[in-house]
Amino acid sequence: MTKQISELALLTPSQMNDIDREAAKTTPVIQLMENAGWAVTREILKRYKPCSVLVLCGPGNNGGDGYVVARLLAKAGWPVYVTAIAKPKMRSDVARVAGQWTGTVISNSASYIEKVGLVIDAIFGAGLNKALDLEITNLLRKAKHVVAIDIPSGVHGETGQIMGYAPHAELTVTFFRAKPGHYLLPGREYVGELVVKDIGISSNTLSKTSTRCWLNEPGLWKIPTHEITDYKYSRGIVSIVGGSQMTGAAKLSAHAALNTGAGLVHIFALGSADCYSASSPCFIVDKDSLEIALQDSRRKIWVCGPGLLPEEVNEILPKLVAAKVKIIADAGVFQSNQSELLKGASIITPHIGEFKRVFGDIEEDKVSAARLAAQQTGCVVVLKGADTVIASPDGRVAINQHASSQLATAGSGDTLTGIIATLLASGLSEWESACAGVWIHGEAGFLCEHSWPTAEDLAQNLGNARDNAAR
Ligand SMILES: NC(=O)C1=CN([C@@H]2O[C@H](COP(=O)(O)OP(=O)(O)OC[C@H]3O[C@@H](n4cnc5c(N)ncnc54)[C@H](O)[C@@H]3O)[C@@H](O)[C@H]2O)[C@H](O)CC1
Ligand SMILES: [K+]
Repeated sequence: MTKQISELALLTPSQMNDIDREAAKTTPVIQLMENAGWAVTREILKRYKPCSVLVLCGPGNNGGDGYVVARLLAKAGWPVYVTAIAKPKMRSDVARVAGQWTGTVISNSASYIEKVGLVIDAIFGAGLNKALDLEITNLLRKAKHVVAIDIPSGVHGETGQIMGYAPHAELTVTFFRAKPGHYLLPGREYVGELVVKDIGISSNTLSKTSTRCWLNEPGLWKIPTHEITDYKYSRGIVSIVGGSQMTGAAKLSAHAALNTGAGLVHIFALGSADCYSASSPCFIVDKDSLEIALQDSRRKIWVCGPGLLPEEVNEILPKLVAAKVKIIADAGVFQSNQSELLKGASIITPHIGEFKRVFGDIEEDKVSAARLAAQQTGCVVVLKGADTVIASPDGRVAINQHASSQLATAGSGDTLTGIIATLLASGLSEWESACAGVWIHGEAGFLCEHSWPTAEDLAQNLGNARDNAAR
């Protein structure tokens, strides 16, 4: 079922801190901690048979949640041991819940951790501020089955980076909203199954922090569905610049556009038009000059880059920019240190290698890098990968997890360009087109019957994928 946009919000640890502080005005922190512990315990009881459990508790509120879980599992009859990785501050809320633990405390759990059925990682959550030390790392390395509270200790909640070490959890239970680090790589690989639980914090508190990041799922866009009054021009026209030598890319983009529901697809061929005309009776291959094509005010959406040589891009892209059409730029447009060339485009879709070629190394994390590139170029940036990040010049970011490695096939990027162009031509904004396009691309992969689809196979599923994105 389509979610509300507010449910898709991803909160950085510092935003979550703001929310916690706001929530604490009406619900005491100790109660939130109890609720968090209950939520984790319920998820454990649903999935695991009774077994021996070791709860590793850190010094902060994440540790506090751990003490609650220990108490509740013990109450349910499970053999539970607790190790305090660091002592909570005196008279703190954590110290109070720690004081309610009357079961076994093991000061050195190195010999137990391998033997217990389940390890609860309540060492650090949102408060992680440096790399895990060697002692904690060596201990966690021995854990076999881990359930993480909020986030596996060592995964940075904002960036998904691993701070020294992190355990591979089977289950992570987080609270209120997920965090970017749950979905960004490499963090995503450590989270296991992710469950987001309500712990009594009202959604209204979201207004106390400016949400700038969302999970890329239906709810983030509104895609036009079939209307009885549709005609080809109302569905949108996509124009694609076809290379003179590498002709496959433009054809794949064009097929993807048609299959996603474009009303009309033109190919403006830089070399011989014949190979494009021969590839599909549905394409309109331009006979006239680019200037004449650009005079047609209905042709506002252009794809430039797939299959183009640098000299072809240098000739065509400035003319498209000057004509003030909306440009989806990919592949050939990404030239060494040439970010200036991209100004005037609407959406750019680089993979990591192309991104680094244009913008240099990613100094921080993918989200910050994509945001910066979006501000620098004025384009919506689709930084492609297993955790594609979509960034708008106004600071909005979406993180996509709806994709599989099935998409890692030649021509898959050209397909994405055609999808995004079609959505833009249908009237969606640049931001919505990029977000929905990335999701539809992933969905087309999931809908493929065989596990090793070609870009042409992906195209076959785009109509259904679009319908699923509109639900
Ligand atoms: N609404 C909610 O989501 C609620 C979340 N809760 C839980 O509280 C934690 C966040 O608690 P906080 O006390 O802010 O941080 P931590 O427990 O993660 O730890 C902070 C503590 O640890 C020190 N520290 C950080 N990194 C390291 C390190 N690598 N080595 C050594 N020490 C480190 C830091 O200096 C602090 O002293 C959240 O994750 C939830 O699990 C609450 O239950 C309330 C509701
Ligand atoms: K944790």
